[in-house]
Amino acid sequence: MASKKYQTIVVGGGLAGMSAANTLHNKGIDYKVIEASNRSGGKVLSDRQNADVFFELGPQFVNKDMTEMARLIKASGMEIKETDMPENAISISSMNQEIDNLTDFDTRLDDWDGQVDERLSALYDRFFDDEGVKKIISSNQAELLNIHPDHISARALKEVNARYESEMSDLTHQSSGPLNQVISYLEKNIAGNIFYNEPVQQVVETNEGCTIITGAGEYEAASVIVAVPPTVASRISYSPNLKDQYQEALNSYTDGAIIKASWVYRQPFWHNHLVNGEVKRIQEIIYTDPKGVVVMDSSKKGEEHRLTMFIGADEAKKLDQEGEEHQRRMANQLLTEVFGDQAKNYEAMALSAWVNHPYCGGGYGASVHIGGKVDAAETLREPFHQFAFACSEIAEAFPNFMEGAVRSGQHAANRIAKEKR
Ligand SMILES: Cc1cc2nc3c(=O)[nH]c(=O)nc-3n(C[C@H](O)[C@H](O)[C@H](O)COP(=O)(O)OP(=O)(O)OC[C@H]3O[C@@H](n4cnc5c(N)ncnc54)[C@H](O)[C@@H]3O)c2cc1C
Repeated sequence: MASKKYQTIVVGGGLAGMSAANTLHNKGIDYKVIEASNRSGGKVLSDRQNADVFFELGPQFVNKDMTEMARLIKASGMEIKETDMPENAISISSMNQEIDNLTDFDTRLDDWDGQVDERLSALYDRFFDDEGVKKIISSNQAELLNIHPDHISARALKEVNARYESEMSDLTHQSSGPLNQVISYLEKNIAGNIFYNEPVQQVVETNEGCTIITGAGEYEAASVIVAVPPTVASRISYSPNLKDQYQEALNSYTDGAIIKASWVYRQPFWHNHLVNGEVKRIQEIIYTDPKGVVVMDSSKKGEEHRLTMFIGADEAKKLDQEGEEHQRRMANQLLTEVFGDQAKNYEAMALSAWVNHPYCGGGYGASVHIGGKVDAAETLREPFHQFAFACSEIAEAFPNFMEGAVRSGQHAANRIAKEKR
């Protein structure tokens, strides 16, 4: 069933796809978005539990250098609010010991020459003598990357870190309202141009452009932007010329895995916590057993008190087998281990698992595995004829963040518009 020919088809309605579509819309280019699921937003997913409380089940934090996200939050009728992170607040381990060397790893990775690629875990052994420090750093990185450090290419991580164009932590600000509103704003501009529930299975480049095949039918377009994460894109089938160009780069990625739990409390008991006999305010807890678990104070200044736990990598994969009830119990148990029974008195809680998601991949995003192409993002960023990829992972700036997804979508749309037949 061949249907109408469009100028551009965007595959995927996450932030990258929606930003690409809005850019095409503003340029007056005829386009359609084809989305696999029944909603747009991809990993952006807000959960409003009642009139006062909402949770972000996916992304939450931005900083002021993430200018496109800041612009979208404002355009959606919200503002950027500061996260409550006073200078005197400290990081502790789950053994209740203060930690102050968390940024050491990033500094050493920056200084590392990276001539020969290595597994990330090999660098911990080289950079740190102290077994305790090594455990903390490797647990923290397992949360940040959502992937066991044995599987990660250290050179590729160094390259990804270099694309984080900010001196500021990514945690400094948040949107005043649910990020779903950003998606609604992007949707409003392109109303009627999104087809839902149509996973794209195949993209074939022809002399006239591209044929896009879904379970429901075929679309013809002069150009295509595939705006899905690289691991998910690797499961779409491509004509031989596109395969030659991109398959090795797509196969260079491996998915993360993350479970996110958030709690709202009436009393911020972590503001007065005893560490070695002294009362301290806790900003962050890093667990070493299980590895890859981090809790942070995610409250916005002047608003209700919140804690958020991220359970990453192997532990997330293990818990994903168990179902949500068990995951909630485990998250509550881990918090109680540090703060005691007061952690049980929460007013609201939300939990979400991003593990092996059929359309969003897993974790915050995908990373280049050991043995993968270190420059895979560069390959995927470069359009081929009238075909382009977009997704956060390959963004020139802020990869694996919402900002990267938005900029990557805009970049792909601008390149396709420039090379329009
Ligand atoms: C728990 C969690 C916390 C995070 N925290 C933060 C944070 O605090 N700050 C931050 O900036 N970022 C954060 N991130 C990362 C951020 O969410 C992502 O970088 C960003 O949303 C990725 O957008 P994307 O459009 O590239 O991909 P996605 O959001 O994965 O969108 C891909 C879209 O393509 C669709 N699709 C897939 N396959 C097909 C197909 N075959 N056919 C048609 N459609 C298809 C999917 O359904 C989806 O809509 C977090 C992520 C998670 C999961």
